[in-house]
Amino acid sequence: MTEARLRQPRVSGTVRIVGSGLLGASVGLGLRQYGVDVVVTDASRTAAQLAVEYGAGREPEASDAPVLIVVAVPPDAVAEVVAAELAAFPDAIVTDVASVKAAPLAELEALGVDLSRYVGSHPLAGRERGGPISARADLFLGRPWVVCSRPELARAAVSLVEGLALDLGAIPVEMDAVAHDESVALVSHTPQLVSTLLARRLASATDAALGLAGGGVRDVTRIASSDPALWVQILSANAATVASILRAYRDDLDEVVGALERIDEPGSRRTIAETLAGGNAGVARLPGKHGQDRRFASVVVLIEDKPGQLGRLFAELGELDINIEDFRMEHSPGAQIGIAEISVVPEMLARTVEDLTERGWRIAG
Ligand SMILES: NC(=O)C1=CN([C@@H]2O[C@H](COP(=O)(O)OP(=O)(O)OC[C@H]3O[C@@H](n4cnc5c(N)ncnc54)[C@H](O)[C@@H]3O)[C@@H](O)[C@H]2O)C=CC1
Ligand SMILES: O=C(O)C(=O)Cc1ccc(O)cc1
Repeated sequence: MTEARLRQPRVSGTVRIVGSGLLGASVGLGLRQYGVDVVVTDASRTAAQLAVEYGAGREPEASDAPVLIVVAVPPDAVAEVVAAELAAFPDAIVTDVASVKAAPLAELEALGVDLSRYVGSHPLAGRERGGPISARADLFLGRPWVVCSRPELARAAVSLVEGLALDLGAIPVEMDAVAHDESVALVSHTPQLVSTLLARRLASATDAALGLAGGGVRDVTRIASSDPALWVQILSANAATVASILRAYRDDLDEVVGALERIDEPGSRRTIAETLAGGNAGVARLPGKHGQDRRFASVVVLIEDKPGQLGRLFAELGELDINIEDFRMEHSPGAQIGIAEISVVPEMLARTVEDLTERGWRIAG
């Protein structure tokens, strides 16, 4: 896949972004790479100005007629902003990127708004730090982007939002709002709280103990740096589902604590062993790096789902004298992008990323 081929965006016309923080400015930066006309706005003048100055888009003009509006404000504000945008731009499709989908939809329904031009969505891509300063054009590369279909929605409206996801290198996944919220409760919202709860134990640790911290504790506490103001909104909007997963987690925890407290009683060691094996089974089911051979480093390359692309990638790696130690290919139904995960020896990782990027391949972060 060459850069030139990537220069044809699926979304054409003006895209208006409301909320130019991390997500909004990242969408803007990604679309600007294709030359799409992007307008950025924000309730904070500074955030909007920064987004413009970082190249995420331009300031709005009275004559703007956007085809697509991306609402990237905190979850509590989504329904109100979507309703206002639908009313202000009667020809535009409006999407939002909030981390919860059922609550904003229910709020919009309660407002009595005509929702035939509203398609909720959620890119599973983010960072611990918000704001336009943290935005990145490549934030969405290779990541799933849930697009919430509803039976009454026109196919063209859903396709436009899927086109946005594809333009930004993401993989659209259609799901309804309830299935989305249940899924992210398990893979995003509960992990956030578990990471947070563990990191809280570190707050009162001695410097000597913290000085011994290695990769393990860093892996499980990375997302504990997330913004509390945003996360309290996300967790409130998905509270019941997250609570039910945490109850099951608490049951497991009680069992392990009981076994540790009575470690010399018969069965205690078995309980701990079975808990650890259950964890092995769970993590092995995660797609991506977890199931891979840890002797190798992996590079995720996005390839157009067209004949010959994979052959060209392999040939170019050969020309670059880079040996493929292992290989895995992932497809998402309906997406026109394939994800090739190539394993190389760790010493070759930096050169592989650099050389492939130089030749125009897109590498997911
Ligand atoms: N941070 C993350 O990793 C991810 C966040 N999301 C979702 O994206 C949305 C935005 O999150 P971030 O970009 O991280 O937050 P952010 O704090 O970086 O940006 C939000 C922006 O919205 C603006 N804003 C607030 N109320 C507004 C209103 N009524 N009208 C116009 N602008 C308004 C704020 O001034 C701010 O600049 C949230 O709904 C969040 O759930 C989705 C995926 C990942
Ligand atoms: O950094 C990570 O691993 C994340 O999972 C970031 C993230 C945060 C919130 C979302 O709604 C989606 C993704």
